[in-house]
Amino acid sequence: MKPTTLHNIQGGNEMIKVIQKAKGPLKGTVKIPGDKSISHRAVLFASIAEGTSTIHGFLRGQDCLSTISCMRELGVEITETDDVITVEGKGSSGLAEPDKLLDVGNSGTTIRLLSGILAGQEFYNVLAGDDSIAKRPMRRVTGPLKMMNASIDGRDFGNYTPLTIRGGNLQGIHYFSPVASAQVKSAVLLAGLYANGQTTVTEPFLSRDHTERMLRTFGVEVETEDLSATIRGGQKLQATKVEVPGDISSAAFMLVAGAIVPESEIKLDVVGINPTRAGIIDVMKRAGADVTLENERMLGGEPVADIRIKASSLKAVEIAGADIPRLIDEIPVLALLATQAEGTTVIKDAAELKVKETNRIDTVVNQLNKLGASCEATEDGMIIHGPTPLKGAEVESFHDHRIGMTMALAGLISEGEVKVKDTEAIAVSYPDFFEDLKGLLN
Ligand SMILES: O=C(O)C1=C[C@@H](OP(=O)(O)O)[C@@H](O)[C@H](O)C1
Ligand SMILES: C=C(OP(=O)(O)O)C(=O)O
Repeated sequence: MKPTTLHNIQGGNEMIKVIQKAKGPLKGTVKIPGDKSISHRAVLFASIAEGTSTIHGFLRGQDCLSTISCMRELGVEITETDDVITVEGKGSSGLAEPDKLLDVGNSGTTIRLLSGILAGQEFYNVLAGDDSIAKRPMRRVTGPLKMMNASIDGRDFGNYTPLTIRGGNLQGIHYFSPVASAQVKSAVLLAGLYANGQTTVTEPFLSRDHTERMLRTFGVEVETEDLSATIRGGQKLQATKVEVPGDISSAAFMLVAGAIVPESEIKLDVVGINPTRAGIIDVMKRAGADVTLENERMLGGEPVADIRIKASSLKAVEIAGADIPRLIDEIPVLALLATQAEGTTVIKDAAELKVKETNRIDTVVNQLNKLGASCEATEDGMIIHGPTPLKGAEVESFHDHRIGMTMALAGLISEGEVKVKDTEAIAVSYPDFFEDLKGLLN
């Protein structure tokens, strides 16, 4: 029996996890769960394709399950087994007006990408989600979709949920997005499939390109050049088999755990290393982490590898500019890494962190400081002085999966127990996180 350093206590309605310092190195292999961004897209695109698609390695996280349930409300037949999701595509004009509000739960990707598809439908839709979604800005998507001719409303003139959408009769545009956001790019390109003429999105820095890659595997022509992607309206999607690689954003937690718990060595199997997502690997290497890629190959249009991480001494780095969209969701856990690095880590150009599930600049800085870290919030990022020893405390996740996992890992290197509140949220992107972590404890 392995000694347990993780246990639960129930506090009111919340699940509190208690994490104690790891008694030894983390060792072993983890099969990283499916990529969240790719899983969402697979269900959305298969739903509007002609024919039956299968999705293998789908992430059964809460967010992707929200996408499935919205598509079912729109009349799509989707069956689930442990190994495969089967989607009976409705073709480009086969979705049906839902009887109910479309509930996106906690998922920004669901509401923003689905809005792009619904902008192409003539029927009436209402979309809403949880308290976090209610605070996240939607104008970045509803603005360009309205320019294309969709009728959209919502609180603050279409900026906040509930959103109502009635589309159809769209006109192609060239949209210059002020933010590097794959959700914005994808929503506009998906609407572009239903528009007259062609639709181009140009962004300030390249965001993840899973939409462009996967649309091609469904038989759609998408042209890409530097920071622009173009799609011609009226193209049909043909059903296909989608293989979902492991999510580098989930692998990030195991990479950081392996780097900061002394003498650890972990192997992570079949992880997506798409260059628009793999910023964490470059940054960790710059910080002196011992990360190696093995068995690099392609899986369903996406590059993947097995990744090995060994603990090493770490130094501070600057993270800014074009790096930011390539690792935006990994910044909370990179901040934990930075507390253990020698010197001052500066993260800037990352104001987007303020409009995620929580304001991740504030939540990361405040919770890490409770554990004895030395972090300062800035307008567009944070400054972290390291290395600092961490100590036990009670910390909040604020129902943000990435904050919950970051705090749990902090417990592995803290003197004294770290109690993390509201850890249920972790099921949004990594339902087996604690089981996988336990498997590495010796
Ligand atoms: O397109 C996607 O699948 C995602 C894009 C990113 O959001 P933005 O588009 O808002 O940058 C990321 O933070 C999110 O977790 C998933
Ligand atoms: C920001 C995230 O997701 P979404 O925008 O889909 O809610 C995330 O997973 O960290």
